[in-house]
Amino acid sequence: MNPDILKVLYSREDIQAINARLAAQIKADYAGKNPLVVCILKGAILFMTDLVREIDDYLEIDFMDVSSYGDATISSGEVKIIKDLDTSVRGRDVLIVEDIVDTGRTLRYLMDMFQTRQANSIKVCTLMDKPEGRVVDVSADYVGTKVPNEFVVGYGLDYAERYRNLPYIGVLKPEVYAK
Ligand SMILES: O=P(O)(O)OC[C@H]1O[C@H](OP(=O)(O)OP(=O)(O)O)[C@H](O)[C@@H]1O
Ligand code: HPA
Repeated sequence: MNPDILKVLYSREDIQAINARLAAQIKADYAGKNPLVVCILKGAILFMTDLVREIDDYLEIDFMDVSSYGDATISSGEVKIIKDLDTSVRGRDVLIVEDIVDTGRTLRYLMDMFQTRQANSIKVCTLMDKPEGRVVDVSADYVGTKVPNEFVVGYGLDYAERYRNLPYIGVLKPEVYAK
């Protein structure tokens, strides 16, 4: 295990089981709909690619890169668009795929934007939900698992761009970011 990890919360196998459950729900709910699956970079990249591989139906994927944490463990409060979608969401059934909903600011920002852009429907699938972190009232339609109010990394999630490649999700040792 990476020495900066305090404890593993979800193993590779745990994550696989969560993804299979979420994919089955999404497949049933979007049958015949060709949804636009929007991966929120960078954190959701591993999750989204594993999730869509579990769904053998028509869907399209696009990517949006937004950032509000930079190299910190606390949200700056400002959501910045680094890369916008290539696809128009107008009239589309949009499924936002996130790795984690913490303060809820990123999700609120995206949902408001897709609403303004006249999506037909907007739903959210998040691998993790951290309800104790919430400062904005927002919730996901599909939730993989709830996590405690600790800083988690791995499987796409970073601290200062590190740890995204870990195949598991773990709590980062506080001394790593308190230095
Ligand atoms: O609910 P919130 O408090 O807004 O936090 C959730 C967002 O924070 C992280 O992104 P980040 O801004 O760190 O960018 P990254 O995905 O590129 O690491 C994460 O991937 C979510 O998109
Ligand atoms: O706990 C977290 N870990 C990594 N990135 C995050 N972005 C919001 N919360 C987190």
